[in-house]
Amino acid sequence: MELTINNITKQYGNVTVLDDVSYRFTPGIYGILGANGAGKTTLFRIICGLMRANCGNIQYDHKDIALQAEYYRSILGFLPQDFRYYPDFTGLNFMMYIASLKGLNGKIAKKRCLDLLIQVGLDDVKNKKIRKYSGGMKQRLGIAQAMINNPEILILDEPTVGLDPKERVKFRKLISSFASEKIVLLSTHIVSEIEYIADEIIILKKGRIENTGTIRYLLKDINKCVWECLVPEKEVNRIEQVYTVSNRKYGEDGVVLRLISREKPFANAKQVDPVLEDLYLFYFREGE
Ligand SMILES: Nc1ncnc2c1ncn2[C@@H]1O[C@H](COP(=O)(O)OP(=O)(O)OP(=O)(O)O)[C@@H](O)[C@H]1O
Repeated sequence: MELTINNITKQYGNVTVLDDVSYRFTPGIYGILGANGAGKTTLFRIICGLMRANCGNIQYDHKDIALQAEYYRSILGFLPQDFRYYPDFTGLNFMMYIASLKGLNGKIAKKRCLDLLIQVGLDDVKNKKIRKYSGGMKQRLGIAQAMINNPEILILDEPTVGLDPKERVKFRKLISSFASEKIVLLSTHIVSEIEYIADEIIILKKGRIENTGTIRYLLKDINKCVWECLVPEKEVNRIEQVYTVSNRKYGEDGVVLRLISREKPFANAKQVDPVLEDLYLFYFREGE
């Protein structure tokens, strides 16, 4: 199974938001990392066939998705960023409604809905109206509905927004157990989310793929470039003008800064192992 994005370019008016993006997805979990406005949602909408690109095409198993629209929809699950719920539906009724839209009916649909509601931890509130759900509960319902047809391709746009740490752990377990032999694409701003879950990361910057690979591979880029050093508090602002600083820790003797620099920044700087958050800052420096 493979999903290929071939030379996708998308413009809104005369602004290019995706610029000749190509990628080949095979089964696995892919994390799309990008700053606000990098083009993640636009890319997802095009992959889902909800929006047309100006140039390029998407192929599922070597055939344009536009030429197999009905079949493609049947193997696709999508959680959009601005997912709309019907507040007067109960969680279970909503799931049954989505199931029927996907062509699932009767006992099979009910069993699938109930199983998924258990998996996302909404079993005990399944008969409550959605208007009474918390943000995290609504988000979990959104994740459940995206999985209703046991999709081959699951696309989740910012799935962990509104989830508390415990819910995030559950989410990761759910996706990991679901993902074997499937293509899962997810976007998030929460770098640690991707660090735990994704097999491969795609860094999208200003509509172009800046880099891709496993975390280990990507971190090689900033190996020996992350430092910790103790500096006087009054120097912090000046240093932050010059270096990308990923953390400040205030102490009695001054401030320990974690910063990214190809050269050793100060005589007392100690090299530390890079983590994905350092890499994110390296790619998306403030203001970029
Ligand atoms: N319908 C639209 N018309 C015009 N510009 C748009 C439209 N939708 C998105 N944009 C612009 O396109 C760019 C990419 O937006 P997109 O939502 O794809 O990015 P994103 O990476 O998903 O951002 P975020 O993480 O903030 O959701 C942004 O600059 C956005 O303002």
